Formats: sequence, C-alpha cells, structure tokens
Amino acid sequence: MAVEVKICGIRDAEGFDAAVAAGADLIGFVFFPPSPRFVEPAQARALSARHAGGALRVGLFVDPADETLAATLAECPLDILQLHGEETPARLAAIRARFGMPVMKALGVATAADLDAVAAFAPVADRFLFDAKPPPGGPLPGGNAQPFEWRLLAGRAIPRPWLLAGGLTPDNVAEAIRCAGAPGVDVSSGVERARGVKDAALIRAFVAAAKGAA
Ligand SMILES: O=C(O)c1ccccc1N[C@@H]1O[C@H](COP(=O)(O)O)[C@@H](O)[C@H]1O
Repeated sequence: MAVEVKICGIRDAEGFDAAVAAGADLIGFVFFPPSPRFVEPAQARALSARHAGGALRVGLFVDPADETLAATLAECPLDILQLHGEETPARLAAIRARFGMPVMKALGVATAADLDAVAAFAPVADRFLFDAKPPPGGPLPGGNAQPFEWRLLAGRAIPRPWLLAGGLTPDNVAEAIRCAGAPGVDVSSGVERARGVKDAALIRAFVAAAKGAA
C-alpha cells in the first residue's frame, strides 16, 4: 500500500499548492501561536478552498481548550485534530465526544518505553503520530527537525494508522520508512528553505521519495 504523506505547517499558497500537486494525502495547519508556522484559521480556510477535497485537512493543537477548538472549527473546517501536547486519554475521549471528529495523538519517542503509551491511547485515538521528544526547555513540543531511533517502531503492532515524524527530509525519508516500517510520514522543517517558510521543490522531492520508498 502507498505510504501516506502529511506536509505540516502550511501557511501560504505556494506551499499548499505544491503539497496538493505533489500528491500529499494530508495537509497540516499549525494552530499553536508560539510556532513560526502558526496560521490564522481564516487563512487556513482560504488555503483549503484552493483545492477542495485535494487532501485531508489536519489541525495541529497543543493542549487546546475547548473554546480554542470550537472557535477554530467555526472559522476553518478540518478533517482531523492533531493533538501534540500533554493531552491524556481522558482528554482525547472528551474532545472526540464533544467535537465528533477523528483525533491523531502525537507521542514523543526517545526509548522503547515511550511506546507503552500506545496501549492507553488506542481506545480513544483514531491515529498516532510518533515524533522525537522535544529538547528540554525548548519552545516547541514538535517541529524541531529532531529525528529519533526509527528502529524502535520496527515490527511493532500499532493498532491504528500512524505517521512517523521528526527530522525527516527528502534525503532520509525512504530509509526512515524502511527502518520503521512506517505506513505514513509527516514533515515540517525538512521541506523549508527558512524556518516556517515552505519550499515547493523540497515538498515535491519529499513526496516523491516517500511515495517511491519500497
Ligand atoms: O511544526 C511545528 O511548529 C509544531 C509545533 C508544535 C508541535 C508540533 C509541531 N510540528 C509537528 O512536528 C512534526 C515534526 O516536525 P519536523 O519535521 O521535525 O520539523 C511535524 O511534522 C508536525 O506534525
């Protein structure tokens, strides 16, 4: 089956059009104000309208309040909520119940023990995303261009669709997919020419490398 590809942190038409044209399956909008990739919900809605149905729209949040989710969704329709903070399984269950939407839980991975959390989240998560743990004291809980040991995921039975993330680039994504046995990948920094600025050529190269990985 073809590898799913998510391009995260899209903020402008160049990046959005390049991701859709390249065949990205999911487009990520970062609704976390401290991120250099933060996008206003109205701008995300305007971008999505460029290619209706072209890719699934993922909204990235970090420990969001219900009011933030409600206000964002009122402004910008989304297909999946990505939760990239310290949300608990109970919080995921509450968000799913209130908003009736699929939820993708991001888990930080440094050692095999970090994957134990999958069991607790599986009943309430529709998807998983595995990212490197953020550097201590860093400003962002993700999007840090930081890889982790991909082989920790090799041969693991993850009971939901999942994406591998963290420091992926057009040059390493095929190897990462093979090492982890990943059914999907997610990238932000690796397709940027400057922090927060997506590069169409890098997006095309990343999607081609990921889709071509065997
Ligand atoms: O991208 C961000 O700014 C971000 C902010 C807060 C939480 C998560 C964020 N990004 C996610 O992290 C992965 C990995 O990023 P990278 O490729 O290593 O830069 C990214 O794909 C987003 O899902």
